Amino acid sequence: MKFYCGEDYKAMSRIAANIISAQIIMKPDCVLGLATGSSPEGTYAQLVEWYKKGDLDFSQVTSVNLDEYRGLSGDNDQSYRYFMNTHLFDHVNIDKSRTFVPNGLEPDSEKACREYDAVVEATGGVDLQLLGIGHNGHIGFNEPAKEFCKNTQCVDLTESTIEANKRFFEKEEDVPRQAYTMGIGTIMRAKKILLVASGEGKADIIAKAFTGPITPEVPASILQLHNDVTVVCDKAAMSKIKL
Ligand SMILES: N[C@@H]1[C@@H](O)[C@H](O)[C@@H](COP(=O)(O)O)O[C@@H]1O
Repeated sequence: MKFYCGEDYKAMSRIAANIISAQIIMKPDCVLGLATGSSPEGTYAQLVEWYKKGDLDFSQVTSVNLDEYRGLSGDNDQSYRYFMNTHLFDHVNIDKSRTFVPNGLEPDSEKACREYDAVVEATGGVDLQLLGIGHNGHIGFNEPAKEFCKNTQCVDLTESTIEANKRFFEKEEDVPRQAYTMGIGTIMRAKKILLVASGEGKADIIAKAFTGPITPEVPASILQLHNDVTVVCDKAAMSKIKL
């Protein structure tokens, strides 16, 4: 596992964007696993900036996103499809028909999950998976549980996740209570994993996930078993880790 520490959020975002750029340059038709949340926002902004300067080409890239709220359509401004369009896809030359996000509008959760597994499988596998991390160690929307879930699943969001994500919604009642998320098994099958975290609020969970015991109660801890993980933090998020 490699750790990189940027001075601040901007520096952390530049490091992460450099790693993604290197992936695209070395394999122009790569499959990127993408994430939402405030952690990767700066990374996407940096990628867009470099694309606009002519330094990056997304024309052959395929993307699969980690998760989507159940019940939200892609044009709902809180959906993860909307987030990806507005933060990245609308600003670069990616072919949108090759950008995939779970179908939040599919009411049959079993169908939504199996269809998304098939989508990920059809890409041939994720080359580089970008991840954020929740305060409780969730990755995607894989919340703390009794066991690691292999494939795409429909999850009930925990109170702490609802609490953390309510800042994006007008009222707490508007936060969806369920989401479709790629499973831990799928995340672990990515060839490379890049996890980004910033701010003091993430310091405890970064230390716990990467130096604590591997347990489904801290879903990100399983990343300790992956052979190509890069963790990019700012100073504050890295402050409690003793390597
Ligand atoms: N489903 C997403 C995760 O993929 C993300 O990692 C997490 C942390 O978000 P943030 O980066 O905003 O702290 O939030 C959400 O729950």
